[in-house]
Amino acid sequence: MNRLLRFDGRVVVVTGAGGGLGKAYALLFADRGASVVVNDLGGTAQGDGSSQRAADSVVDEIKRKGGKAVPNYDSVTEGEKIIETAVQKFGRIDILVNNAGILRDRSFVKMTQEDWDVINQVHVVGSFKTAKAAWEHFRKQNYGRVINTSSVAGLLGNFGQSNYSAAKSGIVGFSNTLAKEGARYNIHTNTIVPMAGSRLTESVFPPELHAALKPELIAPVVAWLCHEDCNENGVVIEAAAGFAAKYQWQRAGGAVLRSSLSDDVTVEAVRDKWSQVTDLTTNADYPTAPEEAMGKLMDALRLQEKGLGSTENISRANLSQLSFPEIKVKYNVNQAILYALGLGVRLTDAEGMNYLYENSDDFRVLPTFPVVPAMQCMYEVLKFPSLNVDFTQILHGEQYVELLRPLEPDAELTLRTEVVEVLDKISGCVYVIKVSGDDEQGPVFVTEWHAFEVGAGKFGGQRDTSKPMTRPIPAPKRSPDAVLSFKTDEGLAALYRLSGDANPLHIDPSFAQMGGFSKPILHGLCTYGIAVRLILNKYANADPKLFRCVKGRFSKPVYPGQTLEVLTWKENTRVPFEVRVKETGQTVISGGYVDLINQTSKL
Ligand SMILES: CCCCCCC[C@@H](O)CC(=O)SCCNC(=O)CCNC(=O)[C@H](O)C(C)(C)COP(=O)(O)OP(=O)(O)OC[C@H]1O[C@@H](n2cnc3c(N)ncnc32)[C@H](O)[C@@H]1OP(=O)(O)O
Repeated sequence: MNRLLRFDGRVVVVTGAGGGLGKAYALLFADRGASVVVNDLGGTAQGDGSSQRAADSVVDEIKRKGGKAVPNYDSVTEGEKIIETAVQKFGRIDILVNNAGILRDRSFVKMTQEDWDVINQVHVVGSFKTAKAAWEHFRKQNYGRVINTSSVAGLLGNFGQSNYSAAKSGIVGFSNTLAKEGARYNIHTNTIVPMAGSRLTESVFPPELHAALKPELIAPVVAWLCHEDCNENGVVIEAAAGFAAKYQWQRAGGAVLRSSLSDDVTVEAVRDKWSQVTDLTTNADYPTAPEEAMGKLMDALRLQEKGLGSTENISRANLSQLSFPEIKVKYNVNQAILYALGLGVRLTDAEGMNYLYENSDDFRVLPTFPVVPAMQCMYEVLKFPSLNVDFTQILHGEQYVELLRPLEPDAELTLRTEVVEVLDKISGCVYVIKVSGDDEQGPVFVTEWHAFEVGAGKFGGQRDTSKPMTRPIPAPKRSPDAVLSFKTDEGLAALYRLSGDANPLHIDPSFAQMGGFSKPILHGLCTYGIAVRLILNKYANADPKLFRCVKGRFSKPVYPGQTLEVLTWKENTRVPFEVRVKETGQTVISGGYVDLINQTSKL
């Protein structure tokens, strides 16, 4: 972790390296062992004149410190000559930092064609020329790093900079395409959005701010993006004043503007849907490639084909026709530990340290943990506006969790949500929702959720399932092989709700009363996770690697403080189970089973 990131053997071209940002980049790369081509035409900030002094003095400074550098004085519009210098003097080119730039700021009313053209030449054509000349070298050696330079003016616009904004915005699109074309040759292209106190900004910023925006605070961000350990490709990173952050495109959930393919889109429909078109808070997504962007359009077409174009037409009866966007979510050991605490794991338990201390010899994530990140997908569905779900009446009905691989202690997950069907049970409706998750290595879990909305039946839907899905199984007729006991504590729901389900039903007495309960009830998933944990302890040496899947139906609520008794039967690799409350004798999870892999029987 503390290994110094070096560039020994790498050859770097930095354009516009005679001062400001480019100079800071060149000095840092040289200091970390790279051979550097210090390019600078030596012109003014407006792009007039030329001089060798700027590049020479940076080369001298690098050499004085024992580094390797050569100057180059060509304009970036002749980028091939700059790359040629690297190849001639150092024999190769690994990293290209397109930094050179000039300004011709004028309000648009005063902007001339020449102001426009010269800015385009230096920024856009210049970046193209150098990248084009370096590209064949990168492809042949299957390695290359390109940094192109944009600006907040390019991303957001800025008064007096229409020429510069257009060029800097063009550079973002250019970079993103190079990133896609270069990926299979291990050529990574990223965009830096710096804000530095350089000669370009001297006239724009007040002197104190100018001094605080030191280029040296940005250079390490560029160096990291160019290092072989950095896997980023196609990102836009803003860096300034000791701060760095990624920018990305966000697209609103949007609106379908007509009900069916045979309808026209009217101006009035656009007006009426405008708040949805521009609402970035509901179902927004972050496409990074045209294929991803197309997904939502195809969904919209599908809805129009079925005459469901208007989201007001979405009801329980046709909810399964709707596509929900993928969600990306990260988790880490903290969430895994908090989840274990919420399931009553304590340090005094035999396996406690393994679930509660990330540095223990055998840190483990409980196998039912996927319900924590996946819970938000459930709320995305149930919150769908035209459903008007009454959350005081939502109860967890059934749950299935299948692990395809043991869970990592931390990961970034891509979650996919599918409404399988909504069943009409007359006394209520059951939303059957599948959420699958992939981590960086591929598919990792599949879950199936049944949410019971009391009082929302009789909508004309079908009562029984038409799709193959997981079902509870009847418990064996014989007496249980083992009964595993666990006393929940009064505060357990308050702790469990920190694991992705803050439903007030589990903490707020008045909300619980609206749902028809005398006091807040325990999360179904808490009872469920405890049962699986006890079964794993009993039949699988507390080893999550031996877990395959679990299913169970919540048949009665549990109140925090009650004692759970998990009735288990051992049938080869399957452990059928039921959970009952000791104090009342009521079954609270029925039809349950845990499937194990190569379980070690303790019977
Ligand atoms: C996905 C979840 C994410 C959403 C976010 C919120 C999550 C959490 O915050 C909420 C919770 O954790 S709630 C706590 C855990 N759950 C519970 O306590 C529910 C306990 N179950 C009940 O009360 C009843 O079974 C009850 C009320 C569910 C049903 O009882 P009745 O209305 O009396 O139904 P009944 O007459 O027995 O059966 C009618 C039909 O419904 C089916 N059914 C029954 N229980 C079901 C259940 N639990 N899940 C799915 N389907 C169920 C029956 O099979 C029957 O169908 P059919 O008529 O076709 O035979």
